[in-house]
Amino acid sequence: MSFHTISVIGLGYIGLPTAAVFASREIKVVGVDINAHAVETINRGEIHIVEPELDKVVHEAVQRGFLRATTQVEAADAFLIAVPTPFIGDHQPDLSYVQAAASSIAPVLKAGDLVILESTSPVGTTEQLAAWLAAARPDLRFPQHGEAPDIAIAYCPERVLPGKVMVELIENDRVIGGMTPACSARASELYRIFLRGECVETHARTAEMCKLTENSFRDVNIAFANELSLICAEQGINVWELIALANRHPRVNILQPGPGVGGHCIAVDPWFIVAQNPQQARLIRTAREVNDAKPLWVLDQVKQALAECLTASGKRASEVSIACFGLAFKPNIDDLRESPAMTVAELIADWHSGATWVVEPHINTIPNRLAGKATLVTTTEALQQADILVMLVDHTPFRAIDAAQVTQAWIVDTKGVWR
Ligand SMILES: NC(=O)C1=CN([C@@H]2O[C@H](COP(=O)(O)OP(=O)(O)OC[C@H]3O[C@@H](n4cnc5c(N)ncnc54)[C@H](O)[C@@H]3O)[C@@H](O)[C@H]2O)C=CC1
Ligand SMILES: CC(=O)N[C@@H]1[C@@H](OP(=O)(O)OP(=O)(O)OC[C@H]2O[C@@H](n3ccc(=O)[nH]c3=O)[C@H](O)[C@@H]2O)O[C@H](C(=O)O)[C@@H](O)[C@@H]1O
Repeated sequence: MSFHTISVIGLGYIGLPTAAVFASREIKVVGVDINAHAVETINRGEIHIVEPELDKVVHEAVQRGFLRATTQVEAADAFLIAVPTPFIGDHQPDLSYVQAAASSIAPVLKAGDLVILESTSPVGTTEQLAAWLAAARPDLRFPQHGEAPDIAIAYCPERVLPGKVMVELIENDRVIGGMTPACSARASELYRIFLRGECVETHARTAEMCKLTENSFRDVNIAFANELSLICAEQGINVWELIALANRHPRVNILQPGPGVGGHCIAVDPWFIVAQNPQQARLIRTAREVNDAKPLWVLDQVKQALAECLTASGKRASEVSIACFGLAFKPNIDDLRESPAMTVAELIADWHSGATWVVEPHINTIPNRLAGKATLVTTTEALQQADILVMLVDHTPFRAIDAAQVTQAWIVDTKGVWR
């Protein structure tokens, strides 16, 4: 049975591109979000998030009448849930957004509908979703009730890279985790409307674990690189040269150290595995601890640089200016959410008695967390006037800075730009 109308629940960095791509295939898409501003923006054919190429796809889809946003759930043939799944307290998963989304779609479900959870979730969440829906709609049969359910349910995680979403959404292989093989087949039928990558079918629990595995793999490998950076600092070895040399081995691919790990995925998702498997997930937990400790190590490096600067210059600490290059959570984006660079800049500003400056090409005003503590300056001002430079995010414009302009004697470089 084909899909005449699709409803995407949650119109953020994942839901909106997904809704737009389905609509671009001339499927009627109703996007649902509790954020009225987002809904109004989208219905004007505009976007409220930053993602290359997304604005024109949304604009055309709205203008042609295939994409409409609303705050109220409506009946559809398929529902894709792309709401947040943060952690709370001691890194425990918060499924309240998923539960709220389930409660909102339950009343409009009808036999033959497909429900897909896309949000990154702990293993077992899809079964929990099915239980919530079944409790709300005892008149319908769900996959957990055995053969011939009225409702098909699957877990189909997203693995797009911000900044490349409009390409990867279509080109990446997609893990399709049905609660039953028939559910997987139904979900694959939906994604094949736009997917050029392969639909790889498995069980929902395996699909949930796969998403967490992908991001935990990356976090562990970043932690290895960060640990190397601490060791090399002690040993007086250039970690960037070391990694480049080691990576010449045909089977070695060490990632890059940084000031920590940011974003609301790599720094979050591994904790879902740790929370469910506290005894076994020792390496995954330790990697999170190594990465989360990096900002404090960077602050110590800055403290050492200031001590050397005071000894050599005779200045008082209050006379020394420290310039932080970069605040975003990774290069060439404007997203400051969960950014270790922001954490480092705030640690410096809270500790240093002199001026703390920040250079961030993707923003025009100082973020609230730094308001009154740090000053937004240009690259030129920082290079010409700062005593100490702290490289935190290797935005392309920073890598393009002429080495001759970098004359400071005290540099803390967490990205190997001025190695
Ligand atoms: N951002 C990314 O690059 C990726 C995110 N993911 C996962 O996708 C999920 C969504 O992430 P993002 O899109 O980045 O989050 P987001 O925060 O950008 O968007 C979520 C949207 O859901 C809305 N929302 C919350 N509760 C709702 C409800 N009950 N009904 C309707 N709308 C509701 C919010 O207002 C927000 O607009 C998360 O689980 C995340 O881990 C997975 C891969 C990549
Ligand atoms: C396995 C994988 O590559 N997952 C991707 C990841 O995307 P994300 O936007 O979080 O970017 P990222 O490049 O992993 O960076 C995360 C953090 O790690 C840091 N980072 C990254 C690579 C590296 O060598 N060193 C390093 O320090 C970045 O600076 C950033 O602070 O997480 C996304 C997600 O799940 O949201 C996922 O869809 C993406 O495919």
